[in-house]
Amino acid sequence: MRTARPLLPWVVWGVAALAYAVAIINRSSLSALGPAAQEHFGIDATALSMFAMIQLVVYAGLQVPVGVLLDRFGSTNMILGGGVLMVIGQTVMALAPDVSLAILARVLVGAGDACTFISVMRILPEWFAVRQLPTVSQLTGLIGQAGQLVSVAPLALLVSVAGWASGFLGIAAAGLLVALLGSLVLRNRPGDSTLAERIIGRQSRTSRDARSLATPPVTGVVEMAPPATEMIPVMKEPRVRGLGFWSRARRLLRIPGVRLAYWVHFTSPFAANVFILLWGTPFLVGGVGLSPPAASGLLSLTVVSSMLAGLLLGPISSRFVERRVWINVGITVALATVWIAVLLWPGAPPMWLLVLLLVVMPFGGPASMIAFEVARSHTPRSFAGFGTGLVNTAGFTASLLVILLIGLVLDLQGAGSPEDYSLGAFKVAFAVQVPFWLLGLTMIVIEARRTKGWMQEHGRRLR
Ligand SMILES: N[C@@H](Cc1c[nH]cn1)C(=O)NCC(=O)O
Repeated sequence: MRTARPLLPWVVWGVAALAYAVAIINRSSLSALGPAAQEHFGIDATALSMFAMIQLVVYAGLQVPVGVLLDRFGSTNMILGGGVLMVIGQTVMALAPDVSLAILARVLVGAGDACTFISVMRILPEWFAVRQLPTVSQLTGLIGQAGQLVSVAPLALLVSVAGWASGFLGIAAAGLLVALLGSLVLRNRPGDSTLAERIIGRQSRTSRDARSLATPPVTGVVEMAPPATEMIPVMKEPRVRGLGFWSRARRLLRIPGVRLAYWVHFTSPFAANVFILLWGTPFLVGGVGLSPPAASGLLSLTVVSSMLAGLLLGPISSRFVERRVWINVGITVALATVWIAVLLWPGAPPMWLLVLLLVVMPFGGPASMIAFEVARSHTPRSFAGFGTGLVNTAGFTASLLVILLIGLVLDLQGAGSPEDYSLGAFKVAFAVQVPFWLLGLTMIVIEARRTKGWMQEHGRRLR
């Protein structure tokens, strides 16, 4: 008799989410170590900010290629491959004698990181029911945010106590451990083998009996044991043959729902990314005039707020599937409105307005997860990795452009270095976000209308 294992989907998800948290730890491992990195490699602030930029460019640039590989090799291989790249990257970072090798290390970490998130998103629909997916996706994002907490204070402490090499070798060791765990637990879908099982050439009973939570439970029915699986020819999902990269991209982009997902991901998360990744502390300290501890206290609000948003938005977007895009739009309009109030406030914004900004702005990250739900509803299954990668490029491209433009506008005003920072210059610089919100919101309205028409024409209903 076959036994359903209702826990297995949660175990697979737990390990996949842990792999994503490790990717975030790797991604943000330099964020609290700026001064230590400058001292270790003897570099200035511009060279230090290059580390963050290179890693982001590699991450964003690899999303589509990784998506294509994901459709071909599956989530397990991509998550484990990404994990191994990050382990190598952090080992190189630990032992690098000079800055050029450290840059190579950041490229490897960015590449490994790029493989992780979309592969985790791709594995979820194989194990969970459609109704559960928004909540499980948001919980995944939330666990990733928790990874960010680990990489800030504890890593800085480890490096200050044990030294640079031990700190980074420690991250590499943690990554290796999670990769080993992943090779024992991760399966692309129910019935698939783990990497460890593929290596030894034997499938365990747990893998054979695995069920997705989307499969209705079998009650009161005794099932016959399945015939030996080695005797059954493996049925593969038909692949779309003869389609090269550009034809696939064209086919995908012809679907208005995929374009809608792209713009949803483009519009909501960049404000928080820009603030947390680079410009938040300079604005609060050099522009508003807060002390560094007050600024870091305010910045830590963003993590709490983002986690709270993840908890709220999962069930809400699952309950209101037809309205999920408008939930995202509402959040973007709210955070853009608070930002515009800060920019238009005469002089320094009051503390209550800054707190409001740092509570509302991080909702954009979890709100952008709605884009992956929209993409899943509209992307053909054999393009799922490609579609997820393409959509994930959007928010990161917007974030990169806004980071660069803010720096450029500060420079143009002669306020490009800490001694020249001023509130007025920052207000002008942060105003570059406004055209990005306007573009994104306009495209969402246009593509939402086209998607509605397309669905009526094709007789489709949202899932
Ligand atoms: N929008 C983020 C995820 C997120 C969830 N909660 C806050 N942020 C996203 O798209 N992430 C991709 C990644 O690789 O982290």
